[in-house]
Amino acid sequence: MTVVSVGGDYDVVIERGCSHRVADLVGDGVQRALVVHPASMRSLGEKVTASLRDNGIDAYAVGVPDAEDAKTAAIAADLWAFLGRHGFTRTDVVVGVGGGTVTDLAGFVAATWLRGVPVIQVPTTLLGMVDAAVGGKTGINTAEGKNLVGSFHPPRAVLCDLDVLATLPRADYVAGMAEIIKAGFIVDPVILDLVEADPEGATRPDSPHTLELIERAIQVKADVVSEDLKESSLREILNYGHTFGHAIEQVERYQRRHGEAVAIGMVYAAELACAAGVLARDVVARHRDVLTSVGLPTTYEAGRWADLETAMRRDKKTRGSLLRFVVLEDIARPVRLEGPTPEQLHTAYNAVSV
Ligand SMILES: NC(=O)c1ccc[n+]([C@@H]2O[C@H](COP(=O)([O-])OP(=O)(O)OC[C@H]3O[C@@H](n4cnc5c(N)ncnc54)[C@H](O)[C@@H]3O)[C@@H](O)[C@H]2O)c1
Ligand SMILES: O=C(O)C(=O)C[C@@H](O)[C@H](O)[C@H](O)COP(=O)(O)O
Ligand SMILES: [Zn+2]
Repeated sequence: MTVVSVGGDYDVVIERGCSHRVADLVGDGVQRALVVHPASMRSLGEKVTASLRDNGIDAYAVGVPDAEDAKTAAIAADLWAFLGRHGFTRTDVVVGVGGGTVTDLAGFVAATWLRGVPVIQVPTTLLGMVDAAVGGKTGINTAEGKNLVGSFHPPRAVLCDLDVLATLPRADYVAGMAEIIKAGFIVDPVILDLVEADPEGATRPDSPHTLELIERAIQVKADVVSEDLKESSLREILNYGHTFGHAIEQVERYQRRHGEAVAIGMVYAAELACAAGVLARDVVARHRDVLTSVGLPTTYEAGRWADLETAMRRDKKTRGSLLRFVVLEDIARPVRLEGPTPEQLHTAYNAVSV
């Protein structure tokens, strides 16, 4: 078992089979628990619910729609109604069992119910384990864009049960690698070395490097969020590749996996940094090489600039009319690029578009 402490506030437990430990972690005085899960994780959701009941807690499993369809105001409202009907109080708990979409939703519902009740996250995708479930960023989408409504609400605990990755479709596993590779580019280059040493292994949950990749990415996230929970500055580096990536997701009406969009977004950010004279060409090439080596996309359709730019202006890093990007000066040296010129933005778009 590995435990990563997030600033001493809560632990991320990484261990095969640890999802059965939710009941040990809910804390004293909890009478009710809402276990939120997607259809793909119904069996685990029900198992977690049963173990809570065995411990004398009135636990309820509630299924939500798959993927981004879960992250809507309507689904959050259904869950608030459920909590209200079942008399959930501030000493009760929400448990998210699923991928990043479910942990974002469950975290948001916990953050807003009675202005905040505890949440325990049981991420079941690679992306959920290394990124979404850790750090307390919660939220839902609106018609206008990605994660536009949300709150910072750290979990009480995060349980990464590596056994559950066995059923995750390969494309979803690979999508999670985008956030691991992101952690490599912004902070921890050993991650890039590990992926480059065995790219095929990096696409499988049973490779010799799986545990180390997961631990390193979680450590990067834990270190950053424990220094800057509310994204006043440092935390923005975790948004590397997300300005363009989130715009792709919105333009594609959330039919494209988050990790795939972020992979393209990182190449866009690297090309932008290169166009602005900040980043060397060989580091841009390393982005394409490492992402391609695990099967992630690095290009996007030409002719979509107007829609993408409109979506990028709604990015949370934007200030007034000033677009702001996280870019690299070098590997593990993230900086902000504020107000890139239209020429730089277009040069980068031309470089990623096909
Ligand atoms: N809050 C944050 O800090 C943060 C960080 C990164 C990403 N996110 C969010 O996370 C979301 C993406 O998360 P994701 O990539 O996990 O996608 P997801 O939640 O849509 O899960 C991907 C797919 O895998 C299925 N699934 C989940 N676990 C499974 C398992 N063990 N076996 C079989 N199928 C399984 C799901 O039902 C879904 O179809 C995005 O909405 C993104 O915005 C949030
Ligand atoms: O934790 C963070 O901070 C991140 O930016 C991590 C991202 O991987 C994640 O996708 C996050 O949800 C994006 O946040 P947003 O503020 O751009 O909506
Ligand atoms: Zn992300």
